[in-house]
Amino acid sequence: MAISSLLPRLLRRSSSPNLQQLRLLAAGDPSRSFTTCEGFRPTIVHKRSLDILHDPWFNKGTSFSITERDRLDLRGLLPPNVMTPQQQIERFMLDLKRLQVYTRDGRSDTNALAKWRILNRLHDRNETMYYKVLIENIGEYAPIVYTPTVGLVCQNYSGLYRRPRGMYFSAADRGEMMSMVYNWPADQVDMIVVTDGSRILGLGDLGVQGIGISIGKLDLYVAAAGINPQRVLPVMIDVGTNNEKLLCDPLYLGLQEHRLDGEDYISVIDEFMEAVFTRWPNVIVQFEDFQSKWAFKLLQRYRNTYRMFNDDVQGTAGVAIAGLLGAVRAQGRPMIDFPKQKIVVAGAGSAGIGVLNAARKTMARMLGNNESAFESARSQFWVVDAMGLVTEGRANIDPEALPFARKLKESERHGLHEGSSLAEVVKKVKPDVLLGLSAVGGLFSKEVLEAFKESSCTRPAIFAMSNPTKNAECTPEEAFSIVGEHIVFASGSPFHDVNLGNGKYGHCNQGNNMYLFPGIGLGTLLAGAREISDGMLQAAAECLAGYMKDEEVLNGIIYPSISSIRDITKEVAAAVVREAVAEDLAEGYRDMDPRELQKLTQEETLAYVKRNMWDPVYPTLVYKNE
Ligand SMILES: NC(=O)c1ccc[n+]([C@@H]2O[C@H](COP(=O)([O-])OP(=O)(O)OC[C@H]3O[C@@H](n4cnc5c(N)ncnc54)[C@H](O)[C@@H]3O)[C@@H](O)[C@H]2O)c1
Ligand SMILES: O=C(O)C[C@H](O)C(=O)O
Ligand SMILES: [Mg+2]
Repeated sequence: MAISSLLPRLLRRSSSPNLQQLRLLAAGDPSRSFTTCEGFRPTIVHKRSLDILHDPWFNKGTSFSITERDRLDLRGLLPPNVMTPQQQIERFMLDLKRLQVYTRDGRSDTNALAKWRILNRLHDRNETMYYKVLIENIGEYAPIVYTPTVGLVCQNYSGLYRRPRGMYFSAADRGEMMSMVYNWPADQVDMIVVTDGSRILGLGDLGVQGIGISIGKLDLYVAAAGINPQRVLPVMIDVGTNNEKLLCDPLYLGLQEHRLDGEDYISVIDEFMEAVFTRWPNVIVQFEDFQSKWAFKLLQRYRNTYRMFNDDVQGTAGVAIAGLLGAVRAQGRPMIDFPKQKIVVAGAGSAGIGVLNAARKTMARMLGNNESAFESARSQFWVVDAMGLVTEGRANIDPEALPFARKLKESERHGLHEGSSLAEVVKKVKPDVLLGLSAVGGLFSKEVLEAFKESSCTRPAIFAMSNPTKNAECTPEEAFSIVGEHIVFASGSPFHDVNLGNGKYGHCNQGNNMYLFPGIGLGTLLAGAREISDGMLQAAAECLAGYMKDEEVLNGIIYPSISSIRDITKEVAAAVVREAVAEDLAEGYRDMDPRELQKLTQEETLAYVKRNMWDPVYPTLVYKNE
């Protein structure tokens, strides 16, 4: 069928800004073509009939038009009434919302898992519609497909598993990965999120079940960054598990052997990296939820060779920096006062150390960016881990934590010693900020929060950043009621604002790396950056910090609301593109070459990013025999 005969139907359906282009085309303007607009370029498919209905990439369900039903041999395979995409969503939402009513009195966990199941089934049959539901209701469903429910999903993955999603590489596949990558059907992959399942959120080693976190992160890549869902690939590298329960669970889906370690482990990850970059040289790989023992080593090993980053180390650091700068502004002070903040960090793992390094560098830059500035910034931090206050007196200290170990004399001057408890440290240091990345739920106990009440700061800030919800170091209710209404509060998983009982609400910010990783990935992709530099990550963090207006920050709102995640992601991506260009790392993307990228103004960069974000719109399908 000629394309021009499809146009009237398309034009009726569309409210896109590219309508004018299509009208010109319909009127026979030969200088215009479909190829300028992804959403309207017909998609060539090599399958028909039930094969189309069973393919979530192409399926439109009841939305297939009559002409498409004819063209694709679908007549008689669908109920006769053609639905608009909006009607389809209304029908789906009715079902989803019905569940909410019926299970209102049930345990909220069960409710959330049931919602995840319904959404996942939609994803299995119609990806476009799934992402439309997610994007239009991101505030409601991010907590289902992402933190916190994704944690529960990973814990129960054996039972929830229906259709495979993503790829699995196991220790048993050594020597085969280079050919295995060709089993994936897409010739282009833009974004991979890979985990080895060794530290899923604050839930520990979940082995192969950790694939859920790669899937959840990529859902946000599509919803927030507009990465085309046909070009994302969740990956699980199964090198065994040290979770004894899983090792003897007869229904466990992964390798039932202890984790590989040392050179054996590295050789598996090396082989995986080589394989995916051989097939998709421009792919970006996000490392997610690797135990800290490997997170830093792998980051150092690959970051100058491949387009990769570690979200827990680098994404979290940027989000924390933006929040910490917001907390300074919330005190009515300029950001440049950040180096005066005293910060107690509970947790010195991949996330905690990532935040500490970035915060120290940010302070040093503000103090003159020299060695003495870097040295003096160190004294602003007090780090407490599972063994208490970290000092130079600790035997076998973790090399990553060593730069933040307090000198023994200095500690004694504050009445502290190696291993002092968190409550003691907070009592003696009277910090401006208490930041938790410990994975220990309730760590900011009544005693710790009472001690924090004595903070010398006019507006102290609490970041209870551990995930999922039950691992948060404290709840916002506890924080506002014990420390006071004047605090700034952020948590890694979403909580509701707190009714303070006097007509006022205590705002609960969500301090989660979801505000950065989608923009870091998208910006890197659209710049065609060779690697992901510290400068690009810094630009992303600064963009997030600057996103909030003064009046919001003064009201304790230091992070955007999840409903604006697509907008903030676009801004972050543009900042990353510009920094990549400035650092001469950009090699261009598709028909945008590096010289053209260089010429773009800030506004034009934003428009370039927006133009390249995928929207969940059904393309017209045209069948072609292979
Ligand atoms: N909000 C976010 O965006 C975000 C990002 C990354 C990680 N996280 C969360 O941070 C947590 C930690 O992640 P990680 O990768 O650093 O884990 P990790 O296992 O590498 O590190 C945990 C750290 O906490 C310390 N710790 C344990 N018990 C403690 C105690 N009682 N007091 C003080 N410290 C204690 C450990 O010694 C270790 O240093 C997880 O819950 C994860 O979900 C949140
Ligand atoms: O996954 C999240 O919600 C944030 C972070 O990456 C984490 O590991 O907790
Ligand atoms: Mg993570």
